[in-house]
Amino acid sequence: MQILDGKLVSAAVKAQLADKVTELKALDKKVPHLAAILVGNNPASETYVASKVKSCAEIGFHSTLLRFDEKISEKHLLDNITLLNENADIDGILVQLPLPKHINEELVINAIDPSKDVDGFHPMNVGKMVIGLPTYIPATPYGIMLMLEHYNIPTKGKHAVVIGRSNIVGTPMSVLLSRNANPGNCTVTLTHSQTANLKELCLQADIIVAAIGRPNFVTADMVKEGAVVIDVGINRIEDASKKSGFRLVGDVDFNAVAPKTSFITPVPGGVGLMTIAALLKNTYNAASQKVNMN
Ligand SMILES: Nc1nc2c(c(=O)[nH]1)N[C@@H](CN(C=O)c1ccc(C(=O)N[C@@H](CCC(=O)O)C(=O)O)cc1)CN2
Repeated sequence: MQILDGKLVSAAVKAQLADKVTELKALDKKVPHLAAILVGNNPASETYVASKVKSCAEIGFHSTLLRFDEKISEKHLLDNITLLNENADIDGILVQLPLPKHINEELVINAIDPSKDVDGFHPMNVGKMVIGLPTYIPATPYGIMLMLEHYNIPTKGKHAVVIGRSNIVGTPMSVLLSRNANPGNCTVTLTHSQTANLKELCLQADIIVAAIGRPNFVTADMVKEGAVVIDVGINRIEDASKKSGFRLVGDVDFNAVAPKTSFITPVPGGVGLMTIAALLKNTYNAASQKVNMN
């Protein structure tokens, strides 16, 4: 069993981007500028956005963080997105999800200029991804593809079972794994809460991507010997022994499942870190106006 190390791979991606920024600066060219919008005080969202801003600084990108109160009106939020769309200095825009219940997430995502939509959530970019045109790929599935590529994990002809059909992870993951590329060329089964025979399907899987948001959902009896297991879950479990008061647990029962696998991602230290690295790559591409998937 080998651990797929998100810390190592994300550091490699960031180092490549930092080199590109050095080149841009040497040529006196503009460096990429990411704008992040954070609404409210969700502690997990605070952590993720802080990490995005910090990562930008580490590699020499500019970033602007716009923080709004939980009670911000939908209109005020949309007006601010319009300002960012019109601001030529901003290359990429992201709105951290989830948003408070009174705000229509779909409306907000649709308001972002598709050419600055570095999360790849805008319907235009989703459509392009589905038909294989160059576009921004949502950061978590993109990060997973970068990880598979880094470790040269064979995917051609393999059966991949994706657990979870969210717009952010499960659905785009199924598209990327099935397309005619490397990594890719998998036969994909996209499963969800209504899938009747999930255990049976998982036992046939060469690759499992768990993105269901339920702690320890994938157990050892669901995993075939030698499978590749990618854990997207980041569940906060109360733990009084921790300074933070919680510990992070994935969607996979890591200790029981790991010995059966050929490769597995840990939580923390796996897919989450790749999400940030992939977002930075999308931001670089946005700034260079040449959107691509590599
Ligand atoms: N606008 C977006 N919102 C959300 C996205 C997204 O891609 N765009 N994805 C998730 C959250 N997410 C990114 O925003 C994200 C999740 C996890 C991590 C991460 O670094 N995880 C670390 C642990 C961090 C911790 O201590 O909590 C790890 O797994 O090692 C980064 C980004 C939902 N919203």
